[in-house]
Amino acid sequence: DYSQRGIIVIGDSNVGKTCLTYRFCGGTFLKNPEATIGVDFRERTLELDGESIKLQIWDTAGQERFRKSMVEHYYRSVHAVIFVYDVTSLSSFESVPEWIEECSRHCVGPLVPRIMVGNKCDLRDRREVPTTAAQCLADSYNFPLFETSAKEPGEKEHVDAIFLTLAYRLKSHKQLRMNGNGGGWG
Ligand SMILES: Nc1nc2c(ncn2[C@@H]2O[C@H](COP(=O)(O)OP(=O)(O)OP(=O)(O)O)[C@@H](O)[C@H]2O)c(=O)[nH]1
Repeated sequence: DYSQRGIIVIGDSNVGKTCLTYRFCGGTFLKNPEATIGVDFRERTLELDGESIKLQIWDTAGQERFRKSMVEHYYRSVHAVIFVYDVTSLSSFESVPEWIEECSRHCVGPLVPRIMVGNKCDLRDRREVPTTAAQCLADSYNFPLFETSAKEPGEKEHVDAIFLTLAYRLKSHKQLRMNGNGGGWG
């Protein structure tokens, strides 16, 4: 069923996965998020060229003790992955390769679209991760990179655009598959 697509959102605790997905699905900035336990579900239906696609977003716990085996189940049926880090936390950026590794360990196929998102860009004077370093890492994996803020109201359209990009990618995937091809990024 191509009208429903599952997107898993992963990354260290506190990078803003809940706030980003809430911004996209709920339209506002969630003021006091609690640490996610296991997986939280959000969804939003988009119209792409007159066709609707329901994005089911799986916001996962960043804290190891809250992940347990719950997250593993979702890796099996995922259609796209969003790796989130916090631009004010170098350690969250340095964890990205580990999250990518975890994805591979759970057999997420190479053709599943993946993107990298640096969040909290509104905290300009606390930035620890330069765009150039992030772009370099993203390029090495051939993932698109986006930098944004779940908090800044002016970034709302940009957050939408990030998910929209992924939705279009999933749609083109569908067309490629129907034509009998694979279809990764590029
Ligand atoms: N300044 C700023 N703060 C943010 C932004 N996004 C999230 N936060 C704050 O960062 C903290 C963590 O946000 P969450 O969305 O709960 O982070 P998470 O990645 O879901 O954390 P886990 O559930 O533990 O994995 C909260 O205090 C948010 O208010 C942002 O874009 N800018």
